[in-house]
Amino acid sequence: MTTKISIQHVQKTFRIQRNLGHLKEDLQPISALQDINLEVKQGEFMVIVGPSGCGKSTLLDLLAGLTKPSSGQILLDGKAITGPNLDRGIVFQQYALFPWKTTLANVEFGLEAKGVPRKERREKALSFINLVGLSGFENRYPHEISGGMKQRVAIARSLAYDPEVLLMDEPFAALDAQTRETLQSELLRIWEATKKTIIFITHGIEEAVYLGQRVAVMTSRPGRIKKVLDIPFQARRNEDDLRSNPEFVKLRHEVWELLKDEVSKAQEQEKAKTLDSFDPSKSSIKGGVVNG
Ligand SMILES: Nc1ncnc2c1ncn2[C@@H]1O[C@H](COP(=O)(O)OP(=O)(O)OP(=O)(O)O)[C@@H](O)[C@H]1O
Repeated sequence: MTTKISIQHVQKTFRIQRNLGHLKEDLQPISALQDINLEVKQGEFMVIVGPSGCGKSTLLDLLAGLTKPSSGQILLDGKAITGPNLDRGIVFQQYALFPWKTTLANVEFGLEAKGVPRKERREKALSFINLVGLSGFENRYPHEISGGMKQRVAIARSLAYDPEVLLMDEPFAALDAQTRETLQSELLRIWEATKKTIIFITHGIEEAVYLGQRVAVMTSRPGRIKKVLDIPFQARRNEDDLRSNPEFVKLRHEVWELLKDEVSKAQEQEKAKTLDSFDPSKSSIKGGVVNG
């Protein structure tokens, strides 16, 4: 299978500055990502899992082209990613819908930006609304639909302009457990129907094993890829109760074994950060972040 995305020796360091009136002092830079290497195949469902603060969103921002690596590069179809583009659709944890637009208008938005003629735009939008199971809700505004439905709209909107890759940053984290499970299986159905390459970020182990064909486990900060596991379930959706399948339980345990030390380290880092914020010599750090 062809490589769709190639992440090569990617590092990301954030330079931090402290404001001292008219002077700025450089503080210890934060190394968020260190030597990330990962190949994602065309049509693959790749999940990246890691503890809080390990750099998952930083990596997704780089894939989206919203920021640039401090060193290394990311290739999409062999070409370096240099900025955001409609070849990548993004679904964030927060719904990011236009509150003043209906479901239909939200989904049509990307198509408008792409210059798709009105009639075709409507037909496409309606077919994606149907694909995500929202037929009948075309004229509802975001405040009139549930959180799960909003995420369905966000997915339809991202898919409508036919991106090469769908980037998903903890898209179901804000949903209740039942809605999350429903949307996970819906997402697998949508993935099978559209054959998109998906990179899905989460800190949920079960979610990772349920969704991913492969799961890349990250270390605590600075984030590195600790191991990439194959998840060998062919037809996940046909399995009645995949989560109780002994093989599933074994894989979930394997991911947990890889993650547990990283989670403890991440918690220690969090504690140190909190203590720092009470240290008067460090507490006047304000904004002033410079990307490195
Ligand atoms: N713009 C920035 N300036 C300085 N530090 C940053 C910046 N963005 C992220 N960081 C730091 O880089 C590290 C990685 O952050 P990131 O948000 O990518 O982690 P994450 O794995 O997505 O975390 P979470 O699961 O909690 O969302 C963190 O220590 C964070 O504080």
